[in-house]
Amino acid sequence: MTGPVNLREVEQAARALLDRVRDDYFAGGAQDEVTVRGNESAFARLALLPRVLTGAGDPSPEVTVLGERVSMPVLLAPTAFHELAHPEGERATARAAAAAGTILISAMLSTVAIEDIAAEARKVSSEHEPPIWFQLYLQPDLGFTEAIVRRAEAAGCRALVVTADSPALGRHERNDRNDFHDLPPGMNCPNLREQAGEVRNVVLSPEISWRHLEWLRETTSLPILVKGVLHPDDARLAADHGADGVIVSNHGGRQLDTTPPSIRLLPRIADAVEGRVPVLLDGGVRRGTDVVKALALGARAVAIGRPVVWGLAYDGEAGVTKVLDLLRREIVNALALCGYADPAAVRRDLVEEVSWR
Ligand SMILES: Cc1cc2nc3c(=O)[nH]c(=O)nc-3n(C[C@H](O)[C@H](O)[C@H](O)COP(=O)(O)O)c2cc1C
Ligand SMILES: CC(C)CC(=O)C(=O)O
Repeated sequence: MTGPVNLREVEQAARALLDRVRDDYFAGGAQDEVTVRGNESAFARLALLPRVLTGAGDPSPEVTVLGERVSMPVLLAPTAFHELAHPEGERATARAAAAAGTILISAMLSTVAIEDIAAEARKVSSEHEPPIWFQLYLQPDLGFTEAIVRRAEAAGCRALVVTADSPALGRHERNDRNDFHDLPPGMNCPNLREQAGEVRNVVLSPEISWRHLEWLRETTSLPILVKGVLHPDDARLAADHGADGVIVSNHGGRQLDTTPPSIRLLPRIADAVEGRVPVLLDGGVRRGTDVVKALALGARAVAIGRPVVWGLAYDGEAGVTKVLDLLRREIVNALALCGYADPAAVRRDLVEEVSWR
């Protein structure tokens, strides 16, 4: 194998290519970036206790998430502004996700319109519709929110992912230092284009509440996932309000700094929802063993954010394909070494918290 052999090497290669301003935007997080670092290092503090002589056979990493059969328990987390990473932007990401047979959670703040992203994904497979979910920041203007939802539905998106951890924008001091607050000329967010043609700015509002989720539940028949859940009570509330899934996430440490690593909160949230809805997780997943740990602690699947944009910056579609392929192989290898063939069968006793590092 030539080139990067793991996700951290893709990161290194990509970051060497990106200019300082864009690198800081992608890699950075809120304030002291305690949570950014914690997300990754928390996985290393969890130990694996493999079972031996299970005779499980060859692992197949396929899982079912909200009725969707995917090639592995890894989805592409929504990340904004892919044209900052590569001129093809989300078009390249969509093709790579479709070819890998997994779900792209397409960001509302994509630099390519959702209709064009969906069309690009369809180019990869004529037999089945590649699964795309649409990430939504609920806007205080419900008429505008509804128009975006209708566009996502018409484009063929199969679920909505409501990001709930953003009543305000996290404080990114790297962006302040670089005076980076707007997209460069020629880039915009076409999902926010109004009928009249003007592209609106996103509003991150502290007025958004569970009532808005109830409204969305009545407005669409698509499955709804709530992303950015950290408190077990909120996971319960999401299920009570008709959500079809929750994503345990601290937004990759980009919103409120010093929230715990998401993997540390996963067991409590899995216990709180008691299997009523599937639980997903993102934040700091960089290895197949990280994925297996999340499965053991109650996640149906995980999502990766920065590794996708780094793959894109490294080599466009091929770079994203590389990231997904490397991770898939690592998951197969980790499952085999743990004594499992089926990701859905992984049990909590596979993970042990130890104080050896
Ligand atoms: C550059 C960047 C942009 C992001 N944009 C969004 C977004 O528009 N909407 C959203 O819900 N989450 C967004 N996120 C958060 C990701 O969906 C995800 O929660 C996070 O990246 C997971 O952590 P990881 O990067 O360590 O994998 C973004 C993350 C990054 C790094
Ligand atoms: C502009 C932001 C709202 C996009 C985002 O979610 C992020 O950069 O983490």
